[in-house]
Amino acid sequence: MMKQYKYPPISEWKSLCERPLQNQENLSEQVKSVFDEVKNNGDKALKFFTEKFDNVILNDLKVSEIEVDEANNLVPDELKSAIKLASENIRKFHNSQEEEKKIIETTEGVFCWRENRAIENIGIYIPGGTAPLFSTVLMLGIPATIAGCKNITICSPPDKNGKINPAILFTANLIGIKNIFKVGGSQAIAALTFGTETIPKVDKIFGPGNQYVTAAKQLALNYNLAIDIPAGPSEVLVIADEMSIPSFVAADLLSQAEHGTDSQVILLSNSERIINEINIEINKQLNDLPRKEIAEIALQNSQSILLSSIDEAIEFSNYYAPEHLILATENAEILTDKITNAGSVFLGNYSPESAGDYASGTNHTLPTNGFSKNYSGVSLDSFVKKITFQNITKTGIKNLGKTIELMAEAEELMAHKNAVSIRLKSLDNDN
Ligand SMILES: NC(=O)c1ccc[n+]([C@@H]2O[C@H](COP(=O)([O-])OP(=O)(O)OC[C@H]3O[C@@H](n4cnc5c(N)ncnc54)[C@H](O)[C@@H]3O)[C@@H](O)[C@H]2O)c1
Ligand SMILES: N[C@H](CO)Cc1c[nH]c[nH+]1
Ligand SMILES: [Zn+2]
Repeated sequence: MMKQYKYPPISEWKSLCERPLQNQENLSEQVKSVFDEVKNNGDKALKFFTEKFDNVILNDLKVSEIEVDEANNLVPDELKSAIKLASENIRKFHNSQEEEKKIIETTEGVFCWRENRAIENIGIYIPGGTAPLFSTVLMLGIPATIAGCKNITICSPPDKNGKINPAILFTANLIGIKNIFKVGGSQAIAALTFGTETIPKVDKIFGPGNQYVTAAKQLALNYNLAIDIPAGPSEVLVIADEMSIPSFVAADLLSQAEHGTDSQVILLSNSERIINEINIEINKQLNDLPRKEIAEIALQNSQSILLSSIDEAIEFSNYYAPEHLILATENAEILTDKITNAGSVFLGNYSPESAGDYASGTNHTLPTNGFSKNYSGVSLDSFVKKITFQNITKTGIKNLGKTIELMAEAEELMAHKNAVSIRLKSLDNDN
């Protein structure tokens, strides 16, 4: 059951917002030793850790074309149609993020603009330990292909038969991603960081994952790699009022609790009646869940909090900075302006988080553990660099030259100043 709190003073909010993460020191040490092993022993280390952590003995790390073809026949047609529809919505929403080139004349004769260039080599980590998340292949593969990333490598843990879930392979094939490896956890991230005999080194790593994966991604930063975001264990915060539908709210909370024992769900409300009804509904629905044990442990790490008003609930939510925020309230639309920290927001009684997880079009790879205070969720921009360009005409350097000279001199950088003066003098000589 969720821990219950009533009107906690702000002084207690910090402890209420702590995530149920493992002792990070142990995690970092373990991940660092995996990195060292993979860096020094490549594929051999990958096979060792796959046997150690996944109890699987692998001969080939790379998924073969035969396995992809087999997967195509194993995925039911109805699921293929669902994946295709979801891919259309995700493609539509991410295509809408394409930026038009805008040339700005900042001073007469001074023209500035930006152009996108795809990140060439990217790695996509697809979680697979407790649930084969083929939806994440859509969320990362589609914007990567729209952006024009040349080399896309997928890593995902093998199941107990040494296979990758057929839906993951079908979805990757649908998007045109061929480079797929049966490696998971921190060892996969290490392989993408250093490269091995079979897995290519990449420039940026994307994808959610458990605490080992998330700690590994953050370690990869020390090796000049970029990562998308610290997308760790899933979390959802629901704000409910008298207009909420308890069975819907309970279903949404359980949808994220079932991700993992380290997931966290938070219920905020100004109505004790609603909180009680939602808790009753949680108990009812929990019994029917195949992943009941996982959800129960996640619920023990979670809390429902009675607050004095919806405004106070929004204040608490902004402080917690959830990965997902559901506004299950009357007139949710008028509350959006007050939301300052959240990965993705769902409005009203008919916007379940599952819609964003699978098929509405928004990206489900989102910042967790409070990182929605300073990170956005993955978008088309995550897969490009934005390069600025400028083209200054003779008129432009004449108009801006004196300004630059004065500033360079004031910073005592006389070579900077001279790089302008030399041009101005040549223009004077031309006249
Ligand atoms: N934030 C997001 O956008 C987002 C999206 C989807 C899923 N998620 C989260 O991703 C996570 C998926 O976790 P998962 O475990 O199912 O799959 P995973 O693929 O992230 O991790 C499984 C791998 O972890 C490694 N591992 C397992 N136990 C280990 C240990 N004791 N030491 C070292 N390595 C170990 C194994 O190699 C295994 O293959 C969940 O927590 C879910 O909430 C987050
Ligand atoms: N809710 C997850 C993000 O935390 C994404 C997901 C994928 N599949 C199901 N859910
Ligand atoms: Zn989910």
